[in-house]
Amino acid sequence: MGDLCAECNQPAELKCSACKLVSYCGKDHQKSHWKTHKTLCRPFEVQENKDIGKCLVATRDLSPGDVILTEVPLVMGPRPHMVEEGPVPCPGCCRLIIGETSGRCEGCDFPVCHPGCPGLKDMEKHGHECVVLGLRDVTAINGLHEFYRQDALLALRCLLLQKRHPKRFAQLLEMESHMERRGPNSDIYRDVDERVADYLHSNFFDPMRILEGRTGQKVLPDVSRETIHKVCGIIDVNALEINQNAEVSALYPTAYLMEHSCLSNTSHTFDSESNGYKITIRAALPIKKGDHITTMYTHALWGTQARREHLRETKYFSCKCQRCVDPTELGSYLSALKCMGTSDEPCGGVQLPLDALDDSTEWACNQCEVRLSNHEVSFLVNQIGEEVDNVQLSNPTVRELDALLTKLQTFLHPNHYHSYSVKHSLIQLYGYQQGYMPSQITDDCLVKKATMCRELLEITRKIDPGNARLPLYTGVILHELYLANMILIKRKWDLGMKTRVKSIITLLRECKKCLEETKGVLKNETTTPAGKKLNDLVNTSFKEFCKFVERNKIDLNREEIKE
Ligand SMILES: C[S@@+](CC[C@H](N)C(=O)[O-])C[C@H]1O[C@@H](n2cnc3c(N)ncnc32)[C@H](O)[C@@H]1O
Repeated sequence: MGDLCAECNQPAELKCSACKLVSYCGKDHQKSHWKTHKTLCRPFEVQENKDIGKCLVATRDLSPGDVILTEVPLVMGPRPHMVEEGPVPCPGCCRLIIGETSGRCEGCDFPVCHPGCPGLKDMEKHGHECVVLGLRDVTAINGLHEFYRQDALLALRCLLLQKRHPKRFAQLLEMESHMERRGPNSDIYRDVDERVADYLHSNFFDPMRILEGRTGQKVLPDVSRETIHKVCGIIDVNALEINQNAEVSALYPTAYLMEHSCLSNTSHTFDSESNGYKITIRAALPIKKGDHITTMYTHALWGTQARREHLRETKYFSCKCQRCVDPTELGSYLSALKCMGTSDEPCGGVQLPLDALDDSTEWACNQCEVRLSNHEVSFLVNQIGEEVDNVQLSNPTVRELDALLTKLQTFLHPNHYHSYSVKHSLIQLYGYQQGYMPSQITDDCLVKKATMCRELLEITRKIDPGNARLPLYTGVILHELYLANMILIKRKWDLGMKTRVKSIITLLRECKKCLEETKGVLKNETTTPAGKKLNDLVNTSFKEFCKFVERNKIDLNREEIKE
């Protein structure tokens, strides 16, 4: 007998996509049964561990793509990073606006995208805070950025939970804040004190207390400095960033429990259509029962020392994951240097850290006796990093980036993360920049571009095998490889070389594989503007590819054409 619907006992075809344990006859019954099912559905449990605190552990085997968790945030708001100039987020929708010239909120005078922005009246967004922000009855003409500090709004929204959603506030206060590392003598304490606590108190909470005295009614019970510092710690340690056309940070009731790994086994997407930035977490790699469910708090394309330093400074722990412990970073060589040897000639070896978890480790060559101090390596890598950043920010030409790459390759392993970043930019200039347009670019440059794409793919697959963190990077590389191959193929075809060039079929097969793989890699990237754009490009390319193959009656399954 087939499965029966959990709601009506009739034959059922549909299964709960998260736990796959319950069946339904249709969407309606799945929806009505959710109240009963939701407490049983989740494929994980919360455990506690002395090294990492609370964490999520799988209670059954999960396959890539399986949904682990879907939930809406406890609170969301503009990302709390201070800006001294330039665009600021609208408190209604968090989209970036030019505060100096934008409209103003009718309730509190904060710069907004439009006075009719729906988020301004939404009590889960600006609606509630507007009442407090409106207590200041002066407006600013100059010094806009100090006067309207959007970076303090998320903390204010957290504090406001105590009035409208006391349970959520209690849940929030359960989160790790690492106050032991953010004490009164720390830089972060001074920063939060000035940027958030002083600002909120002098501008809004002081008038609020006067109002409370007059009316005898408490607007907000606890706005102590201690609580403000704790809330800011909680935001810094636990908030997730949402990049959907806007600068949003949000705190989730369960998702925050995912621990960090530089080889994370989940990916997450945000559904901006739902009112409140629903998050969906999926398995990106096979996860076995008992495995920890992990995400990545830092940048996948940074080397081990940079990632570990970032995690220590912002999340207050030293990462000891599989990738951090391995001097080759899972065989990617993302931090490796070329050994310059003892004489003038490089010895052909590779410099790697002797102990990747020791921040002052010596580096040693795998071929000769040369050793480098960690200081020497950091100095070199930082200097190169500055140069790469400067060139990347200057809207470089292909020639400039090519020259930079040649220079980098004197000192760095070809897979080094600085070279990766330059190559990733280059593949997006070959074929697009004047002098390198599809009609102008030489065959040699196309072959070079395709080779770079293959090198980048090999590295990306090692550090992000489940496309958990770099789907857009990978999607771009695969699509650019397709484009480079396709120009080469069409040129050869037009020259009438179709019966002689054996590589054409091989290249066409690679094109097809690239497009199919890109579709898979981007399947969850439909909510971000960049993801949507790339998905559209790939769909167009797929149509063009199929047309080319059909028009020329090419059988991709036949034996390679022999030269
Ligand atoms: C977002 S919270 C995760 C939940 C947290 N473990 C708790 O008990 O509330 C981030 C904090 O968890 C801990 N943590 C997360 N991943 C870790 C890891 N790989 N190693 C050590 N500590 C980790 C650190 O204290 C970090 O600041």
